Amino acid sequence: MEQQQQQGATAARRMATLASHLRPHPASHPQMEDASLLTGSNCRAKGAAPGFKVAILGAAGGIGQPLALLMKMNPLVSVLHLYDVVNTPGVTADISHMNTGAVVRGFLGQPQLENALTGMDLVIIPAGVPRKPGMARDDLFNINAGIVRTLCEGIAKCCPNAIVNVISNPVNSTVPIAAEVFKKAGTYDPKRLLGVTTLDVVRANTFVGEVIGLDPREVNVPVVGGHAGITILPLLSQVNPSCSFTSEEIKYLTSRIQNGGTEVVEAKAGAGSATLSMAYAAAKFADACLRGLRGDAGIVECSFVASQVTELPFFASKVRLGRSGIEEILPLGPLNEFERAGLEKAKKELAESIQKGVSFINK
Ligand SMILES: NC(=O)C1=CN([C@@H]2O[C@H](COP(=O)(O)OP(=O)(O)OC[C@H]3O[C@@H](n4cnc5c(N)ncnc54)[C@H](O)[C@@H]3O)[C@@H](O)[C@H]2O)C=CC1
Ligand SMILES: O=C([O-])CC(=O)C(=O)O
Repeated sequence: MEQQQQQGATAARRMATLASHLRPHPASHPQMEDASLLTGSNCRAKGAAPGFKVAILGAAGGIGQPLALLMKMNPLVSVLHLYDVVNTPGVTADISHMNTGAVVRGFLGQPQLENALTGMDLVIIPAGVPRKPGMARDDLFNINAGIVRTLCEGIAKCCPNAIVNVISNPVNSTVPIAAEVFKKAGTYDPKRLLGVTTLDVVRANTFVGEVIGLDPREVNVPVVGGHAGITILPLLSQVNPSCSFTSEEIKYLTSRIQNGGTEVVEAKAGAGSATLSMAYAAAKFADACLRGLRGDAGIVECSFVASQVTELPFFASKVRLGRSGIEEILPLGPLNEFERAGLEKAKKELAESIQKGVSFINK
């Protein structure tokens, strides 16, 4: 009888201890930064397994949330930091319950930015406002330029050697902004700054696959230039596997690829722009960057980067990724007359967008 009472009391004590460890952290709780419940003193977890440390800035947003989910599923990621100015406690608690390897930690608001960034190998930036119908990506400049500047100042201070993937629009200006911030801080390495244009390639592969009747996973379309309207230049003459198109098909495909973002903005009718396909594209690109860091050979992706492929200081083209980020920028290859004309138009608009970004930091 006495033994039974003692066992009961011990069980009750264990339950109380367990409950205290499992109590959810309130949003303002300082432990939110340490959101993994498995780090309490009674836990046996020894910390993160080997792998890369990745931060997502803007992690509670339309892109940020599904991107966080996909990065939590990536076996190359050992630590995943989720930073936003709102809602990270909920997103972090939710994602952290997935039984995949990465340890997830949440960070809320500017005072926690430095802790979010310290020690990161890769920082992905989808922070900022999205388009509504009738807007161009450049209309986002006034708000997003300042957001990207602040976040990049944090990167320069806390993880200057990290690879940086910029998603926030207008990419044609936000990548030059990031470069200027890093230059001012003395940390700029053009090999580690990459504008994410993967969604243009993802769309191009899908639409071309539909037209030629191939599984889109077997199609690879290089998309060069930039990430807005006519600066998005699909090279349909260089599609792999090699194929030919009628002039109607070329016009249809070029226009659909260039306006893919607007197609989604209009379909969402005021509720934002592409988020799910973008998260897929960003996760695919981040995975390529991580495989490069790991030392895998032959990883080639299109990206908007500092470049000498044209006379412009930045340009999207195929880049080979490796241990130091960008290891090689591949040449454009032979363009047909239609593509050469498109390139000239794209360069004019791109030059203005790049200059706008540079001037924003050096005004
Ligand atoms: N590169 C590309 O191919 C694409 C780029 N985008 C761009 O990505 C950006 C984000 O889009 P969505 O996720 O749909 O927008 P969203 O509004 O759903 O999410 C943005 C998130 O950023 C956060 N945020 C705002 N200021 C911040 C700051 N200072 N620090 C950290 N986080 C901050 C917001 O709180 C929000 O959670 C937009 O600029 C959009 O145009 C969108 C699709 C494709
Ligand atoms: O169109 C937008 O505003 C978002 C974006 O960059 C895209 O979907 O390509």
